[in-house]
Amino acid sequence: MPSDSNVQALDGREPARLAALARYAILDTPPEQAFDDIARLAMMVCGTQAAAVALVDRDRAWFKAAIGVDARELPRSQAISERILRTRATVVISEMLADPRGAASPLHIGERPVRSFAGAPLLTADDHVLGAVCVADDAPRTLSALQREGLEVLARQAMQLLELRRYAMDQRRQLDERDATAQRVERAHAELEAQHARLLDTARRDQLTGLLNRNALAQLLQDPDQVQRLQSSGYCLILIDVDHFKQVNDRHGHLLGDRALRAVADVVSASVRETDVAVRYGGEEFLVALPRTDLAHATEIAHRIRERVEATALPFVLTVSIGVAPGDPELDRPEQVFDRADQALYRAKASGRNRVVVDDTLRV
Ligand SMILES: Nc1nc2c(ncn2[C@@H]2O[C@H](COP(=O)(O)OP(=O)(O)OP(=O)(O)O)[C@@H](O)[C@H]2O)c(=O)[nH]1
Repeated sequence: MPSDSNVQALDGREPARLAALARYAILDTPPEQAFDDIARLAMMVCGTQAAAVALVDRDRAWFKAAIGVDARELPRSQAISERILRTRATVVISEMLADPRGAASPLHIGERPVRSFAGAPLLTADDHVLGAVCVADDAPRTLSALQREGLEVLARQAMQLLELRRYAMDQRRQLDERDATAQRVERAHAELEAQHARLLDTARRDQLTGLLNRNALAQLLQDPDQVQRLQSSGYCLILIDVDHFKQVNDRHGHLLGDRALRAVADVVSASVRETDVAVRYGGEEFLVALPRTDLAHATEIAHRIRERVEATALPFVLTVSIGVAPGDPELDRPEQVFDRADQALYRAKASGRNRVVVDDTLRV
């Protein structure tokens, strides 16, 4: 059963008042100097022994600041500030013993019960009473007009403090939300970039072998920086063509043919450096560009590729023919180097396959 005073407080506006109080998020927060100062000033202004800044919750009056009294909260049924909620005005009780409701207050100042009380309402802009700035004494006393006005000024100041505190909290929350949103946007952006990079990479890669495809090579050759990087300090091109691959397909089937192509691509990848560019150039044809590499070294790599392909564990022997050509950015255009590597490859095919032929064209 709600108490008598609660019944009176539980009027139509009570849910809205409690909602207003909740918006300040003040209940059960630790003491704060600014509210302690208000209580101390109230005590000084009114010349009393005790003071409090009280907020009236659903079932209790809770003290944000309390000086000189022995409790941090009271059941709402026993709180004098309850009366301020109903009157919405300053309440002064000069002698509690002469006041039936006040006499029930369990508050003590030291050993002695509270005998006099005054409280000014904490009034919100939308006219809700959240609680009161109160003073109390263990002797009967009344307030002068000036003291009463001082208490009311302090109640307005306490309300300002509550507003400022709420504003600061709102600002903090908005900042936190903004930070969280910025982080979400950043994460989404990074994910999009990663997706974009994955898509680009997929578009640049040959599906079967994972090597760069011919489109990627064409793009690369349109990028002056990349061309510059590939050509700098001399480079070599290696062209690799699988021998009698039509027969492989015809005899062993297309699936095994695919497996053979993947095996060649794996050998090529494993034989070159990260900085080299390995491309599946045609169906069973591969191109490797080796920047900063002399012909002797490129030829060595070509032989290694040829040997490793031949040694690959497949149900048949797989071989490749290879043409190697050096490029000098001062003397050759890239197409010329390619042509010479192609000629060398042609000679490797024509002279029996499964071999490396090095371009020996004299350049002037
Ligand atoms: N399994 C498979 N076969 C392919 C693929 N791309 C091209 N080929 C086959 O590769 C074969 C190439 O045959 P050719 O160009 O006649 O050359 P070759 O049989 O290797 O003969 P030489 O190059 O003269 O030694 C064709 O049968 C194509 O169908 C592929 O992705 N998978």
